[in-house]
Amino acid sequence: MTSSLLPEGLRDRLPPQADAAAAILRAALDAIRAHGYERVAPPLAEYEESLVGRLKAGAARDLLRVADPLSQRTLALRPDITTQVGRIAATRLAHRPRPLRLSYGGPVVKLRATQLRPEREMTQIGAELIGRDTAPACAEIVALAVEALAAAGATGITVDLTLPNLVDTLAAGPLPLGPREAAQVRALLDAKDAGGLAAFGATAYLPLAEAAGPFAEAIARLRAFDATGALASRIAALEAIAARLEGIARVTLDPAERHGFEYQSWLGFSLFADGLTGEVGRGGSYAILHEEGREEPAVGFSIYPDPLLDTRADEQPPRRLFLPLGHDPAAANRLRAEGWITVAALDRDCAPAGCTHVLEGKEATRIG
Ligand SMILES: N[C@@H](Cc1c[nH]c[nH+]1)C(=O)O
Repeated sequence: MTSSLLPEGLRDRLPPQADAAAAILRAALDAIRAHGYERVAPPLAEYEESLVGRLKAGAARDLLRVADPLSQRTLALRPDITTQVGRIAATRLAHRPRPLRLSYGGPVVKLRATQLRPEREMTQIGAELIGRDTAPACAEIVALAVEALAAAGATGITVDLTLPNLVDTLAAGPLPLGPREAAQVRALLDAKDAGGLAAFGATAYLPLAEAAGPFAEAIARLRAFDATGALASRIAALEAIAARLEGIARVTLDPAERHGFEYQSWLGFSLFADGLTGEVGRGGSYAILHEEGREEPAVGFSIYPDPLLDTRADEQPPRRLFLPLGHDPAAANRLRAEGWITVAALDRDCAPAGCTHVLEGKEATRIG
Protein backbone atom coordinates (compact mmCIF):
# COMPACT_ATOMS: atom_id res chain seq x y z
CA MET A 1 0.00 0.00 0.00
CA THR A 2 1.24 3.48 -0.81
CA SER A 3 0.35 6.18 1.70
CA SER A 4 -1.57 8.22 -0.85
CA LEU A 5 -2.71 7.30 -4.31
CA LEU A 6 -1.70 10.48 -6.14
CA PRO A 7 1.30 12.81 -5.79
CA GLU A 8 0.89 15.98 -3.79
CA GLY A 9 -1.03 18.66 -5.65
CA LEU A 10 -2.52 16.29 -8.23
CA ARG A 11 -6.03 14.98 -7.88
CA ASP A 12 -8.95 13.30 -9.58
CA ARG A 13 -11.98 15.25 -10.55
CA LEU A 14 -15.16 13.32 -9.89
CA PRO A 15 -18.82 13.96 -10.70
CA PRO A 16 -20.22 16.57 -10.58
CA GLN A 17 -16.98 18.67 -10.55
CA ALA A 18 -15.61 17.13 -13.77
CA ASP A 19 -18.80 18.02 -15.63
CA ALA A 20 -18.73 21.51 -14.14
CA ALA A 21 -15.12 21.90 -15.33
CA ALA A 22 -16.12 20.96 -18.89
CA ALA A 23 -19.07 23.39 -18.78
CA ILE A 24 -16.83 26.22 -17.56
CA LEU A 25 -14.26 25.54 -20.27
CA ARG A 26 -16.93 25.52 -22.95
CA ALA A 27 -18.67 28.69 -21.72
CA ALA A 28 -15.46 30.71 -21.41
CA LEU A 29 -14.09 29.55 -24.77
CA ASP A 30 -17.39 30.28 -26.52
CA ALA A 31 -17.34 33.83 -25.15
CA ILE A 32 -13.77 34.31 -26.42
CA ARG A 33 -14.49 32.69 -29.79
CA ALA A 34 -17.41 35.05 -30.44
CA HIS A 35 -14.87 37.91 -30.50
CA GLY A 36 -12.91 36.37 -33.38
CA TYR A 37 -10.27 34.43 -31.42
CA GLU A 38 -9.36 31.13 -33.10
CA ARG A 39 -8.48 28.18 -30.92
CA VAL A 40 -5.05 26.58 -30.85
CA ALA A 41 -4.22 23.43 -28.89
CA PRO A 42 -0.49 23.05 -28.20
CA PRO A 43 0.84 19.87 -26.58
CA LEU A 44 1.05 19.27 -22.84
CA ALA A 45 4.85 18.83 -22.96
CA GLU A 46 7.60 20.36 -25.11
CA TYR A 47 11.37 20.67 -25.21
CA GLU A 48 12.32 22.79 -22.25
CA GLU A 49 14.06 25.46 -24.38
CA SER A 50 11.09 26.08 -26.60
CA LEU A 51 8.85 26.56 -23.55
CA VAL A 52 10.98 29.31 -22.06
CA GLY A 53 12.78 31.09 -24.90
CA ARG A 54 9.91 32.63 -26.82
CA LEU A 55 8.79 35.53 -24.68
CA LYS A 56 11.05 38.42 -23.84
CA ALA A 57 11.99 38.23 -20.14
CA GLY A 58 10.40 34.78 -19.74
CA ALA A 59 12.24 32.55 -17.26
CA ALA A 60 12.62 28.81 -16.73
CA ARG A 61 10.95 28.84 -13.35
CA ASP A 62 8.21 26.52 -12.26
CA LEU A 63 8.96 23.74 -14.74
CA LEU A 64 8.22 20.11 -14.02
CA ARG A 65 10.79 18.35 -16.19
CA VAL A 66 10.97 14.83 -17.58
CA ALA A 67 13.80 13.05 -19.38
CA ASP A 68 12.51 11.83 -22.74
CA PRO A 69 14.15 8.51 -23.66
CA LEU A 70 12.99 8.93 -27.28
CA SER A 71 14.60 12.28 -28.08
CA GLN A 72 17.23 12.00 -25.33
CA ARG A 73 16.32 15.53 -24.38
CA THR A 74 14.63 17.22 -21.47
CA LEU A 75 10.95 17.87 -21.86
CA ALA A 76 8.92 20.08 -19.59
CA LEU A 77 5.23 20.08 -18.81
CA ARG A 78 3.78 23.45 -19.72
CA PRO A 79 3.19 25.79 -16.79
CA ASP A 80 1.67 28.47 -19.06
CA ILE A 81 0.08 28.16 -22.52
CA THR A 82 0.86 31.80 -23.44
CA THR A 83 4.50 30.90 -24.18
CA GLN A 84 3.34 28.12 -26.51
CA VAL A 85 0.98 30.49 -28.32
CA GLY A 86 3.96 32.85 -28.71
CA ARG A 87 5.94 30.05 -30.33
CA ILE A 88 3.07 29.21 -32.69
CA ALA A 89 2.59 32.88 -33.63
CA ALA A 90 6.31 33.27 -34.36
CA THR A 91 6.66 30.07 -36.39
CA ARG A 92 3.74 28.22 -37.94
CA LEU A 93 1.42 31.23 -37.98
CA ALA A 94 4.11 33.84 -38.71
CA HIS A 95 2.62 34.29 -42.19
CA ARG A 96 -0.87 35.12 -40.93
CA PRO A 97 -1.88 38.80 -41.05
CA ARG A 98 -1.75 40.81 -37.83
CA PRO A 99 -3.46 41.42 -35.53
CA LEU A 100 -3.77 37.68 -34.94
CA ARG A 101 -6.33 36.54 -32.39
CA LEU A 102 -5.78 33.13 -30.75
CA SER A 103 -7.42 31.33 -27.83
CA TYR A 104 -6.65 28.21 -25.80
CA GLY A 105 -7.86 26.16 -22.88
CA GLY A 106 -6.43 23.13 -21.11
CA PRO A 107 -4.38 21.88 -18.20
CA VAL A 108 -1.09 23.40 -17.10
CA VAL A 109 1.28 21.94 -14.52
CA LYS A 110 3.41 23.80 -12.00
CA LEU A 111 6.51 22.47 -10.31
CA ARG A 112 5.23 23.31 -6.88
CA ALA A 113 2.03 24.27 -5.24
CA THR A 114 1.69 27.56 -3.37
CA GLN A 115 -0.15 28.15 -0.17
CA LEU A 116 -2.86 30.00 -2.06
CA ARG A 117 -3.12 27.31 -4.73
CA PRO A 118 -2.47 23.85 -3.35
CA GLU A 119 -2.98 22.28 -6.79
CA ARG A 120 -0.08 21.71 -9.16
CA GLU A 121 -2.33 20.99 -12.12
CA MET A 122 -4.93 23.54 -13.10
CA THR A 123 -7.05 24.62 -16.03
CA GLN A 124 -5.86 27.66 -17.92
CA ILE A 125 -8.14 29.41 -20.41
CA GLY A 126 -7.08 32.48 -22.34
CA ALA A 127 -6.74 34.65 -25.38
CA GLU A 128 -3.76 36.35 -26.98
CA LEU A 129 -3.96 39.30 -29.37
CA ILE A 130 -0.73 39.26 -31.37
CA GLY A 131 0.74 42.19 -33.30
CA ARG A 132 -0.47 45.02 -31.09
CA ASP A 133 -0.14 46.23 -27.51
CA THR A 134 -1.83 49.58 -28.04
CA ALA A 135 -4.53 51.02 -25.78
CA PRO A 136 -7.41 49.72 -27.98
CA ALA A 137 -5.82 46.24 -28.13
CA CYS A 138 -5.32 46.17 -24.35
CA ALA A 139 -8.85 47.46 -23.72
CA GLU A 140 -10.25 44.67 -25.92
CA ILE A 141 -8.27 42.03 -24.02
CA VAL A 142 -9.10 43.30 -20.53
CA ALA A 143 -12.82 43.55 -21.37
CA LEU A 144 -12.73 40.07 -22.92
CA ALA A 145 -11.05 38.67 -19.81
CA VAL A 146 -13.92 40.01 -17.71
CA GLU A 147 -16.49 38.62 -20.14
CA ALA A 148 -14.86 35.17 -20.20
CA LEU A 149 -14.63 35.08 -16.42
CA ALA A 150 -18.30 36.07 -16.12
CA ALA A 151 -19.22 33.36 -18.65
CA ALA A 152 -17.32 30.89 -16.45
CA GLY A 153 -19.65 31.83 -13.61
CA ALA A 154 -17.76 34.52 -11.69
CA THR A 155 -19.59 37.52 -10.25
CA GLY A 156 -18.43 40.81 -8.74
CA ILE A 157 -15.29 40.98 -10.86
CA THR A 158 -12.44 43.36 -10.00
CA VAL A 159 -9.59 44.24 -12.37
CA ASP A 160 -6.39 45.46 -10.73
CA LEU A 161 -4.28 47.32 -13.30
CA THR A 162 -0.53 47.64 -12.95
CA LEU A 163 2.54 48.87 -14.85
CA PRO A 164 5.10 46.03 -14.55
CA ASN A 165 8.07 47.85 -16.15
CA LEU A 166 7.31 51.21 -14.56
CA VAL A 167 10.51 51.41 -12.49
CA ASP A 168 12.67 50.59 -15.53
CA THR A 169 10.95 53.30 -17.56
CA LEU A 170 11.44 55.89 -14.85
CA ALA A 171 15.00 54.74 -14.14
CA ALA A 172 15.89 55.20 -17.82
CA GLY A 173 14.22 58.62 -17.90
CA PRO A 174 13.20 61.21 -15.33
CA LEU A 175 14.38 59.39 -12.16
CA PRO A 176 17.75 57.93 -13.24
CA LEU A 177 18.99 54.77 -11.55
CA GLY A 178 21.69 52.26 -12.47
CA PRO A 179 20.56 48.68 -13.17
CA ARG A 180 21.56 47.50 -9.71
CA GLU A 181 19.83 50.37 -7.94
CA ALA A 182 16.75 49.87 -10.07
CA ALA A 183 16.59 46.23 -8.96
CA GLN A 184 16.83 47.35 -5.33
CA VAL A 185 14.08 49.94 -5.79
CA ARG A 186 11.87 47.32 -7.47
CA ALA A 187 12.36 44.98 -4.53
CA LEU A 188 11.58 47.73 -2.01
CA LEU A 189 8.47 48.72 -3.92
CA ASP A 190 7.40 45.07 -4.14
CA ALA A 191 7.65 44.93 -0.37
CA LYS A 192 5.88 48.33 -0.16
CA ASP A 193 8.76 49.27 2.11
CA ALA A 194 8.50 53.07 2.37
CA GLY A 195 11.16 53.22 5.12
CA GLY A 196 13.55 51.17 3.01
CA LEU A 197 13.05 53.44 -0.01
CA ALA A 198 13.80 56.50 2.10
CA ALA A 199 16.89 54.87 3.62
CA PHE A 200 18.06 53.92 0.14
CA GLY A 201 17.78 57.55 -0.99
CA ALA A 202 15.02 56.73 -3.46
CA THR A 203 12.38 58.97 -1.94
CA ALA A 204 11.45 60.14 -5.44
CA TYR A 205 9.91 56.67 -5.92
CA LEU A 206 8.03 56.80 -2.63
CA PRO A 207 4.72 58.10 -4.06
CA LEU A 208 4.44 54.94 -6.18
CA ALA A 209 4.19 52.81 -3.06
CA GLU A 210 1.23 54.91 -2.00
CA ALA A 211 -0.51 55.37 -5.35
CA ALA A 212 -2.52 52.13 -5.15
CA GLY A 213 -6.29 52.10 -4.75
CA PRO A 214 -9.58 52.61 -6.57
CA PHE A 215 -8.84 53.69 -10.14
CA ALA A 216 -10.05 57.32 -10.13
CA GLU A 217 -8.00 58.35 -7.09
CA ALA A 218 -4.98 56.23 -7.94
CA ILE A 219 -4.68 57.57 -11.49
CA ALA A 220 -4.95 61.14 -10.17
CA ARG A 221 -2.07 60.43 -7.79
CA LEU A 222 -0.03 58.88 -10.61
CA ARG A 223 -0.64 61.92 -12.81
CA ALA A 224 0.46 64.23 -10.01
CA PHE A 225 3.59 62.12 -9.59
CA ASP A 226 4.36 62.30 -13.32
CA ALA A 227 5.58 65.91 -13.38
CA THR A 228 7.74 65.34 -16.48
CA GLY A 229 5.00 63.66 -18.51
CA ALA A 230 7.13 60.53 -19.06
CA LEU A 231 4.08 58.40 -18.22
CA ALA A 232 1.51 60.47 -20.13
CA SER A 233 0.80 57.88 -22.83
CA ARG A 234 0.48 55.08 -20.25
CA ILE A 235 -1.86 57.14 -18.12
CA ALA A 236 -4.03 57.86 -21.16
CA ALA A 237 -4.06 54.15 -22.08
CA LEU A 238 -4.99 53.14 -18.53
CA GLU A 239 -7.87 55.62 -18.68
CA ALA A 240 -9.08 54.15 -21.96
CA ILE A 241 -9.00 50.65 -20.44
CA ALA A 242 -10.82 51.75 -17.29
CA ALA A 243 -13.45 53.51 -19.39
CA ARG A 244 -14.03 50.29 -21.32
CA LEU A 245 -14.65 48.44 -18.04
CA GLU A 246 -17.25 50.84 -16.76
CA GLY A 247 -20.34 48.95 -15.67
CA ILE A 248 -18.76 45.50 -16.11
CA ALA A 249 -16.03 45.42 -13.47
CA ARG A 250 -14.61 47.31 -10.51
CA VAL A 251 -11.21 48.79 -11.39
CA THR A 252 -8.26 49.44 -9.11
CA LEU A 253 -4.72 50.55 -9.91
CA ASP A 254 -1.52 49.48 -8.20
CA PRO A 255 1.14 50.98 -10.48
CA ALA A 256 4.17 49.38 -8.83
CA GLU A 257 2.77 45.84 -8.44
CA ARG A 258 4.96 43.32 -10.28
CA HIS A 259 4.31 40.09 -8.44
CA GLY A 260 3.63 37.30 -10.94
CA PHE A 261 4.26 39.55 -13.94
CA GLU A 262 7.41 37.95 -15.18
CA TYR A 263 7.30 38.80 -18.89
CA GLN A 264 4.60 41.48 -19.02
CA SER A 265 5.82 44.89 -20.15
CA TRP A 266 3.97 48.19 -19.89
CA LEU A 267 0.62 46.74 -18.80
CA GLY A 268 -0.31 44.01 -16.36
CA PHE A 269 -3.62 43.18 -14.70
CA SER A 270 -5.01 40.74 -12.14
CA LEU A 271 -8.58 39.51 -11.96
CA PHE A 272 -10.51 38.90 -8.76
CA ALA A 273 -14.10 37.82 -8.15
CA ASP A 274 -16.55 37.73 -5.25
CA GLY A 275 -16.20 34.76 -2.93
CA LEU A 276 -12.89 33.56 -4.38
CA THR A 277 -9.61 33.98 -2.54
CA GLY A 278 -6.62 35.16 -4.52
CA GLU A 279 -6.52 36.07 -8.17
CA VAL A 280 -8.49 34.03 -10.72
CA GLY A 281 -6.75 35.43 -13.76
CA ARG A 282 -3.99 37.63 -15.02
CA GLY A 283 -2.73 39.20 -18.20
CA GLY A 284 -0.86 42.03 -19.84
CA SER A 285 1.31 43.18 -22.70
CA TYR A 286 4.52 41.39 -23.70
CA ALA A 287 6.88 40.80 -26.61
CA ILE A 288 7.25 37.65 -28.71
CA LEU A 289 10.76 36.92 -29.98
CA HIS A 290 10.96 35.92 -33.63
CA GLU A 291 13.66 33.77 -35.17
CA GLU A 292 15.40 36.72 -36.85
CA GLY A 293 15.58 38.61 -33.56
CA ARG A 294 12.56 40.79 -34.20
CA GLU A 295 10.24 41.53 -31.26
CA GLU A 296 6.51 41.52 -31.84
CA PRO A 297 4.13 43.22 -29.41
CA ALA A 298 1.20 41.25 -28.01
CA VAL A 299 -1.33 41.38 -25.22
CA GLY A 300 -3.38 38.62 -23.64
CA PHE A 301 -4.95 37.13 -20.56
CA SER A 302 -5.28 33.79 -18.80
CA ILE A 303 -7.97 32.78 -16.36
CA TYR A 304 -7.65 29.92 -13.88
CA PRO A 305 -11.28 28.98 -13.26
CA ASP A 306 -10.87 25.94 -10.99
CA PRO A 307 -11.96 27.85 -7.84
CA LEU A 308 -15.34 28.31 -9.56
CA LEU A 309 -15.87 24.56 -9.83
CA ASP A 310 -17.59 24.00 -6.53
CA THR A 311 -20.10 26.80 -7.08
CA ARG A 312 -20.91 25.52 -10.54
CA ALA A 313 -21.15 21.93 -9.35
CA ASP A 314 -23.72 22.98 -6.72
CA GLU A 315 -26.03 24.31 -9.38
CA GLN A 316 -29.36 22.57 -9.91
CA PRO A 317 -28.60 19.00 -11.04
CA PRO A 318 -29.84 18.27 -14.57
CA ARG A 319 -33.02 16.27 -15.03
CA ARG A 320 -32.22 12.63 -15.70
CA LEU A 321 -34.62 10.30 -17.44
CA PHE A 322 -34.65 6.56 -16.75
CA LEU A 323 -35.30 4.41 -19.83
CA PRO A 324 -36.80 1.07 -18.71
CA LEU A 325 -36.16 -2.18 -20.57
CA GLY A 326 -38.15 -2.25 -23.80
CA HIS A 327 -38.61 1.54 -23.98
CA ASP A 328 -39.37 3.38 -27.22
CA PRO A 329 -35.92 4.38 -28.66
CA ALA A 330 -37.43 7.04 -30.94
CA ALA A 331 -39.05 8.77 -27.96
CA ALA A 332 -35.72 8.62 -26.08
CA ASN A 333 -33.95 10.16 -29.10
CA ARG A 334 -36.44 13.00 -29.26
CA LEU A 335 -36.10 13.75 -25.55
CA ARG A 336 -32.28 13.75 -25.73
CA ALA A 337 -32.52 16.20 -28.64
CA GLU A 338 -34.62 18.39 -26.31
CA GLY A 339 -31.78 18.36 -23.79
CA TRP A 340 -32.71 15.46 -21.53
CA ILE A 341 -30.05 13.21 -20.09
CA THR A 342 -31.15 9.59 -20.38
CA VAL A 343 -29.96 6.53 -18.46
CA ALA A 344 -30.93 3.21 -20.04
CA ALA A 345 -31.63 0.01 -18.11
CA LEU A 346 -29.33 -2.81 -19.20
CA ASP A 347 -31.11 -5.62 -17.36
CA ARG A 348 -33.83 -6.22 -14.77
CA ASP A 349 -31.45 -5.32 -11.92
CA CYS A 350 -31.01 -1.72 -13.10
CA ALA A 351 -32.89 0.70 -10.89
CA PRO A 352 -33.62 4.34 -11.73
CA ALA A 353 -31.14 5.52 -9.07
CA GLY A 354 -30.26 9.19 -9.45
CA CYS A 355 -33.00 9.74 -12.05
CA THR A 356 -35.69 12.37 -11.68
CA HIS A 357 -38.01 11.01 -14.39
CA VAL A 358 -38.95 7.75 -16.07
CA LEU A 359 -40.01 7.25 -19.68
CA GLU A 360 -43.59 5.98 -19.81
CA GLY A 361 -44.74 5.43 -23.37
CA LYS A 362 -43.55 8.55 -25.19
CA GLU A 363 -43.50 10.93 -22.23
CA ALA A 364 -41.23 11.68 -19.28
CA THR A 365 -43.01 11.24 -15.95
CA ARG A 366 -41.58 12.57 -12.70
CA ILE A 367 -40.57 9.83 -10.29
CA GLY A 368 -42.20 9.87 -6.87
N1 LIG B 1 -0.18 33.61 -19.10
C1 LIG B 1 -0.03 34.67 -18.12
C2 LIG B 1 -1.03 35.76 -18.33
C3 LIG B 1 -0.91 36.36 -19.69
C4 LIG B 1 -1.53 35.98 -20.83
N2 LIG B 1 -1.09 36.80 -21.80
C5 LIG B 1 -0.24 37.65 -21.29
N3 LIG B 1 -0.12 37.39 -20.01
C6 LIG B 1 -0.18 34.09 -16.73
O1 LIG B 1 -0.88 33.12 -16.57
O2 LIG B 1 0.36 34.63 -15.78
